[in-house]
Amino acid sequence: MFPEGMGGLLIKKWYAVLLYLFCFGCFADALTLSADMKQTSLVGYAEILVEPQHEILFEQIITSDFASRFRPFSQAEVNRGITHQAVWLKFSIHNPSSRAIEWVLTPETSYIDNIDIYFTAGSNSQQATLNLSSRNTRAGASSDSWQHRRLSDYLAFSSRDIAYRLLNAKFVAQPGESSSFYVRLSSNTLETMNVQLFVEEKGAFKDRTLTEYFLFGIYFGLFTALALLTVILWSYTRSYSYKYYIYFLSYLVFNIVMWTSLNGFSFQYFWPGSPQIFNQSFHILYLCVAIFSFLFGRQLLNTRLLLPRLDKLLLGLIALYVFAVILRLFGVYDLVLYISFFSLLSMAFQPVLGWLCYRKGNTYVLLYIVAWVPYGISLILSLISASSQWSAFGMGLIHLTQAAVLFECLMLILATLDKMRSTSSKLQRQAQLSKLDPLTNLGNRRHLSDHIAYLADLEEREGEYWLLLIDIDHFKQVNDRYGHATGDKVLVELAQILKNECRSVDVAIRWGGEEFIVLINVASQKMAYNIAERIRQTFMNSVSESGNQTFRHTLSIGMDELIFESPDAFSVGLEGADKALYQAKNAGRNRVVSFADGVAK
Ligand SMILES: Nc1nc2c(ncn2[C@@H]2O[C@H](COP(=O)(O)OP(=O)(O)OP(=O)(O)O)[C@@H](O)[C@H]2O)c(=O)[nH]1
Repeated sequence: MFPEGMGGLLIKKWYAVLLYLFCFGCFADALTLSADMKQTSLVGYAEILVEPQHEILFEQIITSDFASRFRPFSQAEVNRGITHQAVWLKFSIHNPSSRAIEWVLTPETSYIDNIDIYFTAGSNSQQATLNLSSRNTRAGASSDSWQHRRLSDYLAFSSRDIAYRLLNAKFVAQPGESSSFYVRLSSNTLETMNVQLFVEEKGAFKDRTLTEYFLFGIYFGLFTALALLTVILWSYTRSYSYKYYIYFLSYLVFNIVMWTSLNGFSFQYFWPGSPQIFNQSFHILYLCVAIFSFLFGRQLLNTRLLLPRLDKLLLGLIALYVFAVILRLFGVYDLVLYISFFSLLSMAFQPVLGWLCYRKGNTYVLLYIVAWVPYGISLILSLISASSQWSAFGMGLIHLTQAAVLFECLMLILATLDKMRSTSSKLQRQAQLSKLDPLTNLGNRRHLSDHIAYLADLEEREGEYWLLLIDIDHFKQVNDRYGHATGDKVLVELAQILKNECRSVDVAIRWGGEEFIVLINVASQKMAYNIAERIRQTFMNSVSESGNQTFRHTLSIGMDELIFESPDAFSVGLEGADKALYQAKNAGRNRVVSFADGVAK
């Protein structure tokens, strides 16, 4: 019946037409508007055509040649990875109600640079039934029946129909009206592409965005609070290390600016008249976040000492990212895009860095690891998703990453505090050791002078302060007879007696050689004398050993009161006690003499 081959060709054509009708029938139903229509994706309602080379004109797209090249717009088509392609979406909108409905078209993300909307006026009206706000409206882009609007990140923020962070177009659909739309989404440069578009009744849009702005307000408020907390910490621990704060504060600030840019707020609030800054700053911000995360990480983890080789690698990465920032400032685009994505990816390996330092004995880095794990994981997922077509790339992953970075910054502050605590307790320990006598474990002269300074500074003091200067009698003989080691043992035994006799408010130190000082706070001279007597008697009654031999020993004490109201309280008191001690030795040793008794005088 047909010439050879002709039948097959016709059948193929019929299949193509049937397939087209099937797809159009399934996916190209008009999106029906309603008076309370919530945010509705165009997935399932639109058809998609991908334009790899930016070569198709609108005049061509509406011809029948291109009609068959559209395919159903499914969720899998939403995420297009990093690409330079443009995408056409074709759909129709119907208002079956008897009232005009105001509705809004918005994309899901701020990554799309330009949205060109071509649309027909309503088919059931003689008037221009599809009313647009006057801005950016250019009627008759290709023919009289189509109108064209351009939404673009390269236009000032004020060009938007609604002062909303993402591109948006507002329409009014008259009662019973049906309108056809061709929407072209494109970016001026190589970029992550997400072609999710939403249609929403204007009232529902307002309600939703009110809640959205409120939540973002809390989010950025918390972020700012963390930055303020860091400044407060800095002012309290100024002497610690300014680098921590500079790096961490810079990391926080760049994070805040980066996320406000990604969410579209920076354009709305910071530089609404400068689309160029908005569009060019993204990758620089990614790079700066990575640079300061590594500078801070090196500082906190002390990689320079613990992992010198890895530290050099980190320095290399930081240098690469700085270089990429410079390249961008000189206009290099594509290479910097990939380096900036890599810089974010490299941050996800911070927990590994923390772990390696932990294994080197850096125990306070545990909080650092906890900080980075959720952020690192969500960052990897978001990056894979944003740079490939692997996932449907909704905002879910981005919001997860945003939540994780807030948690991360809070944890990093705690990690810094933890390091400070650990370092200061080490310093405290060292300071304590420097005030100890290594043989007897009593305090030394430095400890006593600190305590004297503390007492002198007190506004009010209760009771009396007495200084007991204690000297072992004939100690040289102990050394000579039993050896130096035994002499040391006797010194330790006396130190133990002094510790036992002193209360926590008193201070016992080794003044030097076989001389000790005890500073006691008592109600009267009598009490001080009794304590001194007790020390003398306990020492006299204690027995020391040297090999098989045992021996006894005695000590003498000179005491004087410290009058803190007068200048040089300590040196005057020490002199008095020294004179009293001299008196005690001269009087035959093994006794307590008080300078205040006038004996010494
Ligand atoms: N074992 C030991 N002996 C010490 C230490 N420091 C000082 N000495 C000794 O203490 C002795 C002090 O002797 P002297 O100052 O002559 O006084 P003394 O023998 O105790 O006689 P009087 O104080 O007059 O009763 C010296 O022999 C020092 O070598 C020490 O840390 N360990």
